[in-house]
Amino acid sequence: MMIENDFDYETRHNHLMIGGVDSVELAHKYGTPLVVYDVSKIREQINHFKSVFEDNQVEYEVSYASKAFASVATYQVMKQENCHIDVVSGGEIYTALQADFPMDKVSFHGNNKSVEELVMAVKNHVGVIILDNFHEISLLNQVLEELNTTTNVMLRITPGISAHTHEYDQTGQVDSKFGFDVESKQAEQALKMVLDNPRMNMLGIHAHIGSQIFEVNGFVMAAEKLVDLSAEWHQKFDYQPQVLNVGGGFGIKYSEEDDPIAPEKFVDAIVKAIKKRSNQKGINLPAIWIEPGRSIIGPAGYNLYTVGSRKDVSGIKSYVTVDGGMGDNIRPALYQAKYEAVIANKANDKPKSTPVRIAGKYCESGDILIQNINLPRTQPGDILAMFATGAYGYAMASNYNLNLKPAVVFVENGQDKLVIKRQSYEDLVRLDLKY
Ligand SMILES: Cc1ncc(COP(=O)(O)O)c(C=O)c1O
Ligand SMILES: N[C@@H](CCCC[NH3+])C(=O)O
Repeated sequence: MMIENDFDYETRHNHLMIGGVDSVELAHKYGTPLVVYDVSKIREQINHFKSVFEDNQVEYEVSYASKAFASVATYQVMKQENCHIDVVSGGEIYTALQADFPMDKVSFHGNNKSVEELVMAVKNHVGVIILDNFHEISLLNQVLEELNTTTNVMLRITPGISAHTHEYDQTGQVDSKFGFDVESKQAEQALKMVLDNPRMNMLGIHAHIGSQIFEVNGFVMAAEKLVDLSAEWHQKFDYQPQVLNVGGGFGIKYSEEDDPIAPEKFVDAIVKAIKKRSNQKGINLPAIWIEPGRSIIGPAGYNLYTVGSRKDVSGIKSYVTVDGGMGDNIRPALYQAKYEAVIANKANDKPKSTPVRIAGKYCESGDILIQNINLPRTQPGDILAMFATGAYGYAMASNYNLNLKPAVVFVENGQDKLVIKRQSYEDLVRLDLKY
């Protein structure tokens, strides 16, 4: 049976189904808190993105921003889907290597890459290093000289666009820690340095205006700025970027307050804007790369928790506490992010009219996963399933209070597979040394 609410979900015997698997059975088999990914949703979204490019007949790459959720299994799926990936640390490069991910399909980002990370990237032949600042240009030059080799680079520019999203999720405004500013000609200066450097092959330009954005406008403006800059550089330096990388940031639905357009519609608008502007400016149509993280992985993820204690504060609120919280999903505490959930073992039961608050088990009053939600009457042992937790959830997990990081399971075509084990107490003290 398919339930129509803000999230469409399938149920069987009153249980929430994920990817053809009973979520309550998953919770009992692997324990909770548990992160479950419906892999078919990941593949589907990638294919939606690809179709838009193909319909518009442009050269493209879909580069998964793996910071949203990086694991060996995730990189394996990206390899199967023939995607590029964007990595931002030695740890993500290492993990991609463990997955045998093809390094030529890797973009290396970051606003303070270390020499060790640059060496690792260059030695492993990553496809492109996305330069973020002048210090990095000189570090990379040293690394390339020492290793006597060359690499592809792109310049990350700050287009001077403030996206409408949480302040912590804005990156494209002039006052941003990321990238070369266009306005003050930092970007132009960086371009000259790279063009003069025989060890750096300047592939293109990159801009990322922020994350969880709902309006198309900002993306279109940033895309047009990239084309304008390309045209300007073509005229001034006889150099035209082969690639325009427009970043990610396409917003997804977390709660009933969100009403985003389909992620691929952002891309369609961007591609059309780049085609039109390139034509107007009389420059060759570049290849267009996107770097979505959240929109690929977010809606595919579900967090399962077991309900424990309950506290009713007379006439004010009822707190229903689960066995996870800010350690496996910091987003509500960090960004006041809203989520929706169901009781997975009572998935078709009518919710009560009085809302409850879902609290986590961490020693912080701010550890509230959902402020207000109408659920059927809960009891200890019920399984709470939160929707759309796949991006920046496990990826930002911590061991606060020395709670264990959850296990992660992939489901597809009715099969489930453990892809990250639950941490053990031994794991917690593995790096500790006695004093
Ligand atoms: C450079 C860059 N590319 C891509 C992304 C992915 O963003 P999102 O997960 O919102 O698609 C980010 C994160 O904001 C980013 O910093
Ligand atoms: N972690 C943020 C997004 C940051 C995107 C990375 N630049 C979130 O959960 O919304």
